Amino acid sequence: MLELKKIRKSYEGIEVLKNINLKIEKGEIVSILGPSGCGKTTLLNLILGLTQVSEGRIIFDGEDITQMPMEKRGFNIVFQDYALFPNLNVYENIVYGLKNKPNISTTKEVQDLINLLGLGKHLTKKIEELSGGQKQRTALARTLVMKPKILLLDEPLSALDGVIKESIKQKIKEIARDFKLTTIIVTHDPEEALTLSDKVLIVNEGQISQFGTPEEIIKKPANDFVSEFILRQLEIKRNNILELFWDGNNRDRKEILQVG
Ligand SMILES: Nc1ncnc2c1ncn2[C@@H]1O[C@H](COP(=O)(O)OP(=O)(O)OP(=O)(O)O)[C@@H](O)[C@H]1O
Repeated sequence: MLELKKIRKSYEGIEVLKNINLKIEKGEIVSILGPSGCGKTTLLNLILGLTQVSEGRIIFDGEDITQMPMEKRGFNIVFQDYALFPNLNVYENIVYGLKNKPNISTTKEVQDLINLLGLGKHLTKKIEELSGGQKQRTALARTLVMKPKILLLDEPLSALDGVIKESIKQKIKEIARDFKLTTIIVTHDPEEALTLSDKVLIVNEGQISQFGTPEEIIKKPANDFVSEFILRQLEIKRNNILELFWDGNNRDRKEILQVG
């Protein structure tokens, strides 16, 4: 279990996270959702260990890891831009981290992940030859071979669309379930958060507005901010879908309806 206790973070005297208390169970998929600048990335970086808290404690499986450096925490992140090595092919990217820690995954485990993520046909390709979805799956494989204790994903679907987005969503769910891997995802898209996660953490101006299951958030929004943020964003999305629908572009229409 990951526990955040009374976490505060300030930059140059300005408090960007204010008294964050949170418990995330092993194997849960949790989305951190909120408007731009509310503190999502800061929270992710604090968990990862890339940034230090100003106050409060972070406890993982009973151990206080607040002061523990990032490399010792054993959490791992897939960045929004995937951060793949352009000079290495897909397979070399996937096994890159194993150079220094060769015993973490066996050859069979690497192969199983490649199969799970459907990358078998692409192993000798250069990164520039891959589609967005293939890059995302390569970045996921590269992270998962290191057997992270927690998987952190920064806007994992924002560069993808339609059917590809849906298939990556399914893969993330499958991985979290099969490996019982706690997965924390930053997103600004309510639809993504509500359809992908077991629980959604809604942050507004550095504070938790609500932490609950998608059903709780839709049926019992804790305050006006939650209901307005969720409804407004879903409404914008719905209007976009309707616009595309009326565009008469059948391909777009089909993809969107499948996703919906
Ligand atoms: N290194 C830093 N130094 C100073 N201020 C920072 C730093 N990093 C973040 N901030 C400030 O902290 C606040 C929260 O930023 P953060 O990146 O966590 O928000 P976010 O919710 O992830 O935003 P977005 O969705 O736009 O990425 C913002 O006001 C930002 O300007």
